[in-house]
Amino acid sequence: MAKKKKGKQVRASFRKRQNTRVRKRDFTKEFNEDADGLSDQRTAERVSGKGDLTRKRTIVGSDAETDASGFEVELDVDAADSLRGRVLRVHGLSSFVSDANGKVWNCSVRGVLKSLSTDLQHVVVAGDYVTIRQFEGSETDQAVIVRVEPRRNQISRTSRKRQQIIVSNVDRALIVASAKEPGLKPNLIDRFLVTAEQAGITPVIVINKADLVDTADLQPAIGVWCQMGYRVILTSTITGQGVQELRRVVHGRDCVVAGQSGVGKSSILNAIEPGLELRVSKVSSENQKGRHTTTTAQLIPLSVKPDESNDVIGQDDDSEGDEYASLYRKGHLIDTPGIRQMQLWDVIPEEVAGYFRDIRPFINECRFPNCSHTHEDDCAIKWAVADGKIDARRYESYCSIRYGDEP
Ligand SMILES: Nc1nc2c(ncn2[C@@H]2O[C@H](COP(=O)(O)OP(=O)(O)OP(=O)(O)O)[C@@H](O)[C@H]2O)c(=O)[nH]1
Ligand SMILES: [Zn+2]
Repeated sequence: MAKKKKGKQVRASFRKRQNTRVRKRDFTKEFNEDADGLSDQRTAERVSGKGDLTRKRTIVGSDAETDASGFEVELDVDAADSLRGRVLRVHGLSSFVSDANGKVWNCSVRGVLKSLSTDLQHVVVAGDYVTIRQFEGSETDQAVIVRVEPRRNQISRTSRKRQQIIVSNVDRALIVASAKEPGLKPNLIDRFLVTAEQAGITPVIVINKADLVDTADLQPAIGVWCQMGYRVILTSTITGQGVQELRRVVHGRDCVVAGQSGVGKSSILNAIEPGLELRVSKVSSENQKGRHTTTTAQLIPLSVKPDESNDVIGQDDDSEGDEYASLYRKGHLIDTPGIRQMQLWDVIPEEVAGYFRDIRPFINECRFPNCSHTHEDDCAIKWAVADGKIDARRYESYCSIRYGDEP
């Protein structure tokens, strides 16, 4: 941490990502009309017009060396007053928010934000990027969330007719299966793929226990997924196969891990980073207590950097989330029982076909706009299956998900 002289006035450049994005919705107006001076402070910050990459502002703080998080100035929190952070977990009325330096703040939610919550049960959820402000004269880790940034994506479910968001801003879903013991269930993987597609989260298929089979036997199923652009990684926590690639996939990103019992999720977490599984199971057991149990998710920071010299795969072409990853470089693992099973995620039957990458291109050619692609004549999907353009096994998965069969 850089040396700090208190109370000096400095001119500071602010990078674009620290600018306050203005939301073009009614609640911006409501927010600005907030009477306690917060809005004044926010407007006063916007001195050099919209869209500038940097802007200057006089603040009370101290010059500091640019650190990994990219901050050029260390702010005196009581003076400059607000910080950007990431919600690690929400428990009752408290949200635990990590700032860019890794300090965790115990935050309440500003009243005006709560009043915005119309159809959501929680205004703030784990994974949210927020702006926080320290409470005057309170304990040093107490703060208030004054702003929640728009969410890139979210995992939600419907509970008592209200949408309940479990976690937001997730980069990847690791869909873990095993080649044997239990044997590969491609239809279950398809189901997980649909939920990930629905949530707008990039899925990565991990087939573990590769040491137990001749992997040539898995190629037909794997080939179909690869053709659709899904990444498939064969792993073994015994031989270490694929582990380095997996580290690369999770590094700097926020990942959920899903998969049925016994496929080796815990073993994989430990292979990625020794001790990680322990931290996850501690959180899970804490989640068993108290009444907020089923929906609480927690972001668990990853700490190990992959050893790139041993890496066998090419550059990762997927740059989404990098703006955020630069602030929280090592990424997080996100765990909750609801995510592990992925059964609670919302998918509407009529939308299922749209989440099948291989089926989607044919949908508009069906005779009936509301075609279910099952019993109808003149169904383009059924023709495509007959012509071998859609894999028959994938179509089976579609039918079972469409009709809500148990996996
Ligand atoms: N042969 C082989 N066995 C493995 C591998 N990975 C895990 N196992 C074994 O598979 C069993 C289940 O592993 P876990 O890591 O507990 O599986 P899990 O998915 O976390 O299971 P749940 O906690 O029930 O969800 C254990 O006996 C592991 O030793 C692997 O790559 N190869
Ligand atoms: Zn059809």
